[in-house]
Amino acid sequence: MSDMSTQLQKLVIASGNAGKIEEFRAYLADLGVTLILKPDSIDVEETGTTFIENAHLKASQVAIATGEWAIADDSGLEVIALNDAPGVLSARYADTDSDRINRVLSELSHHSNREAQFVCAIAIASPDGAIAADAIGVCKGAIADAPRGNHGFGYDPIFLIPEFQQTFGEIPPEVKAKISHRANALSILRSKLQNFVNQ
Ligand SMILES: O=P(O)(O)OP(=O)(O)OP(=O)(O)OC[C@H]1O[C@@H](n2cnc3c(O)ncnc32)[C@H](O)[C@@H]1O
Ligand SMILES: [Mg+2]
Repeated sequence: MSDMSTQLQKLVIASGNAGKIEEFRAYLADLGVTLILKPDSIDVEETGTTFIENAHLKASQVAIATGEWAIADDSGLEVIALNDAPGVLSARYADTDSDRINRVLSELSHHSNREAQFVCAIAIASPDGAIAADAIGVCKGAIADAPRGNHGFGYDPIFLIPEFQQTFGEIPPEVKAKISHRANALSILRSKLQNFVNQ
């Protein structure tokens, strides 16, 4: 296993999603590494059937292509009454965020069970493409009747947190940063990174 404490100075965020990138920047600000963006020219095909497989593919391929450490996130929405759809196909469910939201709302209109969860798999790869650590986080909630709020990105305006009776579109980003699937995955990943750094 590589020695992360000496090698992890630069980290490529292996994502093309501006919303995710913004959250990564906020969540990793104290890590003491320089975060860099993935060049647009590197586009990884998400051929995996699970979030973790796709996170591994994105982290490994971007690490190899850039010759740097890379962190990738594969995430999505699982709606119980839709047999966990859209799941790994969350980004491919329709062409735009609002079309994706409308598709979920229309498919769910015949169902009374509106339970859902966000899932986030995160992987970090060393420059040779080897996966150094990974983690999965979830965040349980429900699908709102209609989009609410302008915070966040993607499915956030219809993802209701029962405890707050607000969607991630309405909840301030600093609160989402404490309870989200991405925050949960990152906190597990960070405890694994800590093990490397302290050795
Ligand atoms: O693969 P990269 O380049 O990282 O960007 P992407 O947007 O394609 O990301 P995914 O393949 O992981 O697909 C995730 C989908 O789930 C949505 N999503 C993920 N996390 C979310 C969050 O915290 N809030 C709202 N929607 C989210 C996101 O908008 C995408 O439609
Ligand atoms: Mg994607």
